[in-house]
Amino acid sequence: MRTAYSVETVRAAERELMARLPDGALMQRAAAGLAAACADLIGRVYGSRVVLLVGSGDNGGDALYAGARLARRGAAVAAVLLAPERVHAGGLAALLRAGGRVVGTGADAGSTAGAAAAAGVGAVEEAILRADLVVDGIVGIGGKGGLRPDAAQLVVLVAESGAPVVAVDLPSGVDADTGEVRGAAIRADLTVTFGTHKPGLLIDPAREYAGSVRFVDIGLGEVLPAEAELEALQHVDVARLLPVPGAESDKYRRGVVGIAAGSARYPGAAVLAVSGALRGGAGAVRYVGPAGGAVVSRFPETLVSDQGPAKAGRVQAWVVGPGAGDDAATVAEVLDADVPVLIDADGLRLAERDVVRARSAPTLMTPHAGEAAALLGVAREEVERARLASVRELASRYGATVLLKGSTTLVLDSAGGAVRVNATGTPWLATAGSGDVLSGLAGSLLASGLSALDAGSAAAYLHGLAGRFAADGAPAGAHDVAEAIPGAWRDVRD
Ligand SMILES: NC(=O)C1=CN([C@@H]2O[C@H](COP(=O)(O)OP(=O)(O)OC[C@H]3O[C@@H](n4cnc5c(N)ncnc54)[C@H](O)[C@@H]3O)[C@@H](O)[C@H]2O)[C@@H](O)CC1
Ligand SMILES: Nc1ncnc2c1ncn2[C@@H]1O[C@H](COP(=O)(O)OP(=O)(O)O)[C@@H](O)[C@H]1O
Ligand SMILES: [K+]
Repeated sequence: MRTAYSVETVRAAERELMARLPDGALMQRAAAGLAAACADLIGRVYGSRVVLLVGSGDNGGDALYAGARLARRGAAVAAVLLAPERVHAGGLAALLRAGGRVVGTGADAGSTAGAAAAAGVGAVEEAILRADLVVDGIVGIGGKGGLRPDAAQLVVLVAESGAPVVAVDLPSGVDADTGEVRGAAIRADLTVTFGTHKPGLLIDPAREYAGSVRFVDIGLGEVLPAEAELEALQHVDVARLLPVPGAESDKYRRGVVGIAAGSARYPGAAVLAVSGALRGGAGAVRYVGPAGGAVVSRFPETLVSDQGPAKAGRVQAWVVGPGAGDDAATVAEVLDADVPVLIDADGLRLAERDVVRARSAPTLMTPHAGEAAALLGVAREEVERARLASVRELASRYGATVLLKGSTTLVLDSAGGAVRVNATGTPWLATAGSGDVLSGLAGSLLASGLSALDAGSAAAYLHGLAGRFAADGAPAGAHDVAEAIPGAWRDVRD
């Protein structure tokens, strides 16, 4: 399991650890890891031109000490100081001792203040445009709000230069706790993060700014609390969750999943939800709705009923909503069942909030950003900008487990706890019907006995992986994703 901790938690852990260690030890660990990562990225350190963007906090200190290490290995290192009067003094001294220099600030004694400033800006621009590597030490976990104008200007220059960028701890300008980005932010090729991942490194839009992320262990693990703010499952975690039939299993014991989906207008949604459900571990799939003909002709193993959900026969979990159109009665009937229910697509619009809240069996809601926005009464962009806040708000309003889909998929249990973030997806999954496959798959895992949180996060994991396998660099349809699920399942179990 990969975990991420909030700034507040990291600060507390750092205080505890620092109290046991000599002064500056943590920063030296961070700087050593950072310098090594920079060296790996540029390949040849000797003779390379490295520019450090140095803010007034410890993030700048990390950059300066790492710069000193690179300078000792023969790099030409220039530091741009955003606030020379508040720069990390020890870091700056180390850089200067190692042969590094400062560009841009306090330039050219003797000239007028205006000319000096102009000369400074010119020198900074030139250094950044000619750099082989830019190290972003503007702000780390101490960043507050959007970047200030002088820092934002540097962001523009760095983007123009096209030089590879290594961000120290976090790309400056992104919110460490939420993954939100307000205004200008550094786009890094690599982010070297210390002690633990921060939520922002795993959640879009910030995740995209981070590039690849390299973790440097500074010993924080031993003082971090057991429960993280965010967790990302890995193969081993998902393998432990997946149901495996035993000698005594039969189709009923493995669980029966009911799919109440599709309409005359959208029969395909029913077929796709069933295609996911058949690959999700339940022993049988029951279909209820007007698309029975289409479902059986594609998947003859489906148990089809033309009665409503209440009369369809026993199931261990329901999926309701994909392609359901305006059939509110079916949604209400499913919500009345005393088994776990997954609500997706049209079902999210049709489900009464008070009814969902009052359910005693688990409920898993699986909106995409547009559906989440409609439920919350905000614009879609607002959800995409603030995914973590959105998933929390939805779970609390509905008293349900919520899986928020999109470029970052987040799952939060109705009872709270760590938010699960799925890292396996691919933008190729943004294809019509792929959400229907996911809801069938998650419903099937629910029926086989997983909790709503585990079913949702294991399904997102397998679905993301299946999307990768199906697409493999070329467009794939939702049915291809469903067909790739068994391969993803095997990959996880192996
Ligand atoms: N505390 C520790 O034990 C360790 C901290 N480390 C580094 O220290 C960083 C945190 O250092 P700090 O707490 O000094 O904070 P930062 O260096 O992240 O930022 C604080 C400084 O940035 C300025 N600032 C804040 N918001 C800004 C904005 N929007 N635009 C421009 N400037 C802004 C503030 O004036 C403040 O001086 C970590 O991210 C990490 O890089 C590492 O050295 C590892 C050890
Ligand atoms: N940019 C993206 N990167 C990764 N996964 C994505 C992206 N966009 C969408 N997805 C995934 O694709 C699926 C789309 O589901 P959904 O929006 O419900 O589609 P539909 O309604 O057509 O079935 C979800 O699992 C979602 O997480
Ligand atoms: K930074």
